Amino acid sequence: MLYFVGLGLFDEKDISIKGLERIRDSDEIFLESYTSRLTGTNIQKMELLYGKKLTILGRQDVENEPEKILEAAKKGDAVFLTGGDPMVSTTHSDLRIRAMREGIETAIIHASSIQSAVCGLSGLQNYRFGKSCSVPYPEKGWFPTTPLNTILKNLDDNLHTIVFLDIKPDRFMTVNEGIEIIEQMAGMENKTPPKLYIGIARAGSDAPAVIAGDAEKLKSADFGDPLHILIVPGELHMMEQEYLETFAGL
Ligand SMILES: C[S@@+](CC[C@H](N)C(=O)[O-])C[C@H]1O[C@@H](n2cnc3c(N)ncnc32)[C@H](O)[C@@H]1O
Repeated sequence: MLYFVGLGLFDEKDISIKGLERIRDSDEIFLESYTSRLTGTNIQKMELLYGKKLTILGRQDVENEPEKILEAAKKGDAVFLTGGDPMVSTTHSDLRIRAMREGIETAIIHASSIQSAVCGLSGLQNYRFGKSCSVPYPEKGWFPTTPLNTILKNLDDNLHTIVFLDIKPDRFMTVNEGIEIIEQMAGMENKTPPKLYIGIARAGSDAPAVIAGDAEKLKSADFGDPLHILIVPGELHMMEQEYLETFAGL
């Protein structure tokens, strides 16, 4: 059997009791390390609390060579751990379909997700979000502007946009860098960049940072340690405005 278990948002204690019990009762535990990260902990602390050794997997291991996971799930019970909820803004539905096709039973144990945490932290209504997008670090000869177009389309439709920020093995994109890159995209496309942003850092921790304002204010704000995420809001409802004024310095 293959269990997809969500780890929640910040440290080793964000997992559900169901998820923890599943780990303790299973034979092999894999930790996917590239779609999100628990920045409030480390592998040693996780292994200590969970009572199991973790096998760390990169994108290549999961997307191109998933045989190791599937074999473990054929022989016994395997757990596949993911930051946040295992099926939100990941490509893991692909692995679940593959398991199903190979006759492996699967189940999902959900956990808190950044997708819903941003609503509580920013006060933006969950039903007012449009399509989300991800901003990658530009590389030589590769500077996609699709994220900007997603944001502008949502603004046209008066919807909010969640902007996921890139995670690399050795660095995490900051809110400041994300806005800088979005402005460069706008320059390249000769379009007007968004006027208002909300930056959030360390959702799920005891001290998350939540700051709303224009690009200049947010580019010079200190959001502190990762992970960071950005929201471009549509026109604010009265209650959303009041919430941001109360909790995010708007
Ligand atoms: C691709 S999404 C994966 C979402 C995850 N499966 C979930 O349900 O939370 C990962 C991105 O969300 C943002 N993120 C995830 N957890 C976060 C946290 N605790 N605080 C701030 N941003 C976070 C970061 O921008 C990160 O690059």
